[in-house]
Amino acid sequence: MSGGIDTHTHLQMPFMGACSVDDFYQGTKAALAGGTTMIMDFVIPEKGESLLEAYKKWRSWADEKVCCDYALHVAVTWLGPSVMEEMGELSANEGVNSYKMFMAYKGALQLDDTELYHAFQKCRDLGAIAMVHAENGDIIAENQKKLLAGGITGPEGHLLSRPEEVEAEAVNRAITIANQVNCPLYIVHVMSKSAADIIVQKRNDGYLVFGEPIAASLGTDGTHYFNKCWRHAAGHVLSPPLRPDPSTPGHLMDLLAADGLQVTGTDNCTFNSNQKALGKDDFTKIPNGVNGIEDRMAVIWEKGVVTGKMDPCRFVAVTSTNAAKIFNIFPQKGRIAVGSDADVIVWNPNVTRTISAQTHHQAVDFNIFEANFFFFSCVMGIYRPNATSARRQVIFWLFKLSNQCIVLMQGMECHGMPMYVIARGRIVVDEGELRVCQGSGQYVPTPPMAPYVYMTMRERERQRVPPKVEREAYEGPTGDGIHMSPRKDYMNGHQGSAKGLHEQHENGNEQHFYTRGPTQSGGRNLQDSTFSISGAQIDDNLPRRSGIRVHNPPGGKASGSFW
Ligand SMILES: NC(=O)NCCC(=O)O
Ligand SMILES: [Zn+2]
Repeated sequence: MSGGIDTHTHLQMPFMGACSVDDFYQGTKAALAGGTTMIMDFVIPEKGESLLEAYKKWRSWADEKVCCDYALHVAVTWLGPSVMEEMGELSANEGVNSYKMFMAYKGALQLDDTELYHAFQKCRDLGAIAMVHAENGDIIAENQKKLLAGGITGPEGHLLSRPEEVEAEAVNRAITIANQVNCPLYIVHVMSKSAADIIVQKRNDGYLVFGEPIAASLGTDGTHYFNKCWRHAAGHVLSPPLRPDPSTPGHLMDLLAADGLQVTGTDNCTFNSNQKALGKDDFTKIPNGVNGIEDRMAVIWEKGVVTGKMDPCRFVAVTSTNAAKIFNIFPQKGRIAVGSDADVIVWNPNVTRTISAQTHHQAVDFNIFEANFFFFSCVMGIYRPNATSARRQVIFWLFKLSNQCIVLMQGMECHGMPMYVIARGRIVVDEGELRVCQGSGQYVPTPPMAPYVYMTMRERERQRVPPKVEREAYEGPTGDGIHMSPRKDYMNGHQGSAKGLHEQHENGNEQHFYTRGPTQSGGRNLQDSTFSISGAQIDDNLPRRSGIRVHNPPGGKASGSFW
């Protein structure tokens, strides 16, 4: 098969007061061990930092260490004329065709909707792909404060502060904003059923959006945040979080098989126990990130092919070919053919392997696919592991955590692993033996205007010319005779307003009943209401009659006045 392409990694990334422990050497070595022959990492400039400088920094870190080929996405973490200019330069000269915007991490990486709009517009102009981390950062920030104030400081707070709807809302908003400027959109790390369902629904409606579930969201779930072991729970902290609904991985895999979702990455961003412990008293300080770079291919094979949800051809599409097409490096990558790079894996579906942090090639001391912990109170008696299959190789470690509790750990068993891996023609895994060479990987430029993405977009754009109505010029009176409010216009922030925002009566009293702006022509917005929660009425200031006798009201006469 074609070598895997991991679309989403964060190797040696400085983040949340720590630096991810899998660097460009260890991370790419582990990638190759698992059958991934190319990774796509993210340049994340600090607010105010030059995008070009950050890009060069990432290149210098990666070039000397990578064992496999790599490309770079660049994050847009702030906006300004220089950022726009540098995006142009990166796309024209440095082979960057994808920019990632964060809708979360308020006060740090997050962009607001106007900024997203402009960033997406720039991507569209460049023929690049806009990527988003879709979570509502404003809501998360408020939820975090509330949870901490309520005494929830552990890793479960991470999940509770970022519920599924907070991801789904942002996915919907990002797609809506991108559509205003005809920008193709790529949603990174799809973690929940509802977020994925929105992508599917929008794709069915014709929106150009791609969804990337990751090994973590396909292979495990968020029940682990409630684990009694702090390290275990914190080991699963990433954003958006894994979802506690155990049917989530299966649902995401179904969509991946049916092309509702298209590509897979890992968001590999690994932190050791001591680094995770930065948040031991406050879940908002736990460095976000999990492993996956080594196990992605095996996990997707196990949960997708072994279960019969997808065939090996679809497996190649979602682990390699679709990524190559979206990021415009097909057929150099993602294909076995004359002229393509010799990135090839020979997969043996008949061997089994149990995932474990003890045997993986990553630097990190934890593995989320080895995280089936069972807790037993000593008083409940002795645990007898009930192996479901004779072939099953199960490794158990017993830890006496306290007088009350014993923990047993069991790794995920995977059927299938690469026996041979060839990266750009070099045999790097030979009968399961890893033989990598530091610095032998190459930077792969990703040119803009991927036909797979932009062919349809350009055509749609051509057909979507706004329907301007040609009219005779308006000849009637303008403005004169209309009472203008001396106050600021709610909509435009300048003096004077269209009638309807505030009504002014002959007695000079201003009325503030309309909560919505006027229509474009200045009329009252019919969606508005004169209902006031205080019970006030629009005509409260008018002189009142004590009552109005209605002589022949509908429904019959009343004996007295009723207003
Ligand atoms: N995802 C995550 O938890 N860590 C890496 C940074 C990011 O992609 O948000
Ligand atoms: Zn990420």
